[in-house]
Amino acid sequence: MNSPILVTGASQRVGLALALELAQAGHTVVSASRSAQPGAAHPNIVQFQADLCQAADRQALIDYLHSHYDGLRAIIHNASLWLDDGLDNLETMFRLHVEAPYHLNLALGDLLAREEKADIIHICDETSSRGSKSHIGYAATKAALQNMVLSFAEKYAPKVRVNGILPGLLILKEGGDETYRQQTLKKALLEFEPGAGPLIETVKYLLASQYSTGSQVVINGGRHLKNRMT
Ligand SMILES: NC(=O)C1=CN([C@@H]2O[C@H](COP(=O)(O)OP(=O)(O)OC[C@H]3O[C@@H](n4cnc5c(N)ncnc54)[C@H](OP(=O)(O)O)[C@@H]3O)[C@@H](O)[C@H]2O)C=CC1
Ligand SMILES: Nc1nc2c(c(=O)[nH]1)N=C([C@H](O)[C@@H](O)CO)CN2
Repeated sequence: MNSPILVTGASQRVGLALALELAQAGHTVVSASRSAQPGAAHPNIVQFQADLCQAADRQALIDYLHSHYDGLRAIIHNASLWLDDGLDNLETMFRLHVEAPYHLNLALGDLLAREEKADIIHICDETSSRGSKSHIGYAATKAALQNMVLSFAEKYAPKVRVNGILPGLLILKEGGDETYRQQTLKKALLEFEPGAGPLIETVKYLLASQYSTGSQVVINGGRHLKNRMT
């Protein structure tokens, strides 16, 4: 049974690269994002347009998966918005980073449980364990996403494994200035912009792993060791 992998937020950048990599490896991928995904044109990728901040759109995705598939190999919660602080932005990020994964995990648990092995992967952020003075709401909602790894890992064991990936820098925003770029690169011991690769490698590891659940995999270039007050 070639049960699909649901990847949320696969219309661009990291999510798109991940969806294409999984599709090229032979997986069926259901890719859910708000916008059309011209870059995700692949015979193994089914594009589903949904605003995951909206419960009705999430329910339509849930209904689609139940009516078209007998199982679900994995859910990768990648959809995200890196928004500045403010009450409206906090609510939006809560809906996307917390409410959507919570709703989808609960509603799709039955499809996951039909698999010999299934996985849920939450794409968090290394700031979720250390905070961020410039993105308080983003870090807080990603921390909630990280916390849910623990709860769902316990709830769905042993057939469904639930793990978190905590990236540092992956891909800088397009159009940033060189000063910001250099400042950002110097925050880690490994001073380069890695791209989607580290996240894709980690997803592949977790999908193949037989003994990982409730784990948090940090991929941050050693940022936590830079400029320590030693
Ligand atoms: N880039 C980096 O350096 C880092 C990234 N991360 C995390 O890695 C993941 C990928 O990062 P990156 O590729 O940069 O993310 P982007 O911000 O570039 O893309 C996020 C994706 O989420 C989708 N999305 C946004 N809002 C919604 C919504 N309401 N409903 C459905 N989909 C939505 C977007 O598609 P659309 O707009 O079409 O809906 C897009 O495909 C994210 O979870 C991010 O937080 C963590 C640390 C560093
Ligand atoms: N959804 C997103 N989350 C994050 C992004 C992004 O572009 N979209 N970017 C970052 C930064 O690269 C940060 O890691 C370094 O400045 C963090 N999260």
